[in-house]
Amino acid sequence: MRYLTFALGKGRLASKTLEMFEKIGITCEEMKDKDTRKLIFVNEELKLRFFLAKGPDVPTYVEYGAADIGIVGKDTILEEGRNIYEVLDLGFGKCRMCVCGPQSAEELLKHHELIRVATKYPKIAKDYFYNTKHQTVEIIKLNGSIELAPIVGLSEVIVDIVETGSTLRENGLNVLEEVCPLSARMVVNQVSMKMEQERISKLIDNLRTVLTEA
Ligand SMILES: Nc1ncnc2c1ncn2[C@@H]1O[C@H](COP(=O)(O)OP(=O)(O)OP(=O)(O)O)[C@@H](O)[C@H]1O
Ligand SMILES: O=P(O)(O)OC[C@H]1O[C@H](OP(=O)(O)OP(=O)(O)O)[C@H](O)[C@@H]1O
Repeated sequence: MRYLTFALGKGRLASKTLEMFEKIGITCEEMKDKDTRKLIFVNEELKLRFFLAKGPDVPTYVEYGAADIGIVGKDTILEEGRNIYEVLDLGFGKCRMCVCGPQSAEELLKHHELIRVATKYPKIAKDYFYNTKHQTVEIIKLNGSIELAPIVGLSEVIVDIVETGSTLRENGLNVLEEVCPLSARMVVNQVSMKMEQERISKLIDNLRTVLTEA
């Protein structure tokens, strides 16, 4: 039997992902060691391999077949636009992609003004403003601390993830529009889905069962 390889996003989703796999009897003790610099972990018994990658790289590994399966946020799937199958909503890592800004920016949005939009997600922002809202905007790509942009006058609004809302609150910003709800998803390589159909379907079924129990 060949190894099935999983690409897991580092960061926020990692521990929940491991917890979920544990519930269906897939464990990888080595991976829980926070101090390790090791990148790839093997479960010999089940013929599984796991590696941790930067979130936005997960769909890339899966599209090219370097990983059969990936666990990643819906935001990353939308932004990367890779040829992969999204097979399961895992129900954790829930948050929302939103247009945010000071309350004063609400008018600018309403009147379709030519505003500047700062974001770590230029594709999602462009798709929302151009295809959903039919509003021409200038998109400015940033890499983090997006909430700074309207405060220092780089942009009128931002498109960013809102979870608890505390980052917005502490910076005097509001949700002005919701783009879409987000959560962690399981993605599968298109060839693997056919070649390893039996193992992958079983895995999806087992995950579905624990998700409905939760
Ligand atoms: N409050 C949140 N902020 C950001 N992402 C969140 C939040 N809550 C859940 N998520 C989900 O968790 C995924 C991973 O988030 P994480 O912060 O680890 O990655 P990132 O923001 O891309 O990484 P980095 O902070 O290293 O740039 C996101 O893609 C998103 O789907
Ligand atoms: O609604 P909240 O619970 O406050 O969470 C949302 C915040 O968390 C994320 O930032 P992150 O911590 O990843 O930092 P970054 O802005 O540097 O990417 C996101 O970009 C928001 O800023």
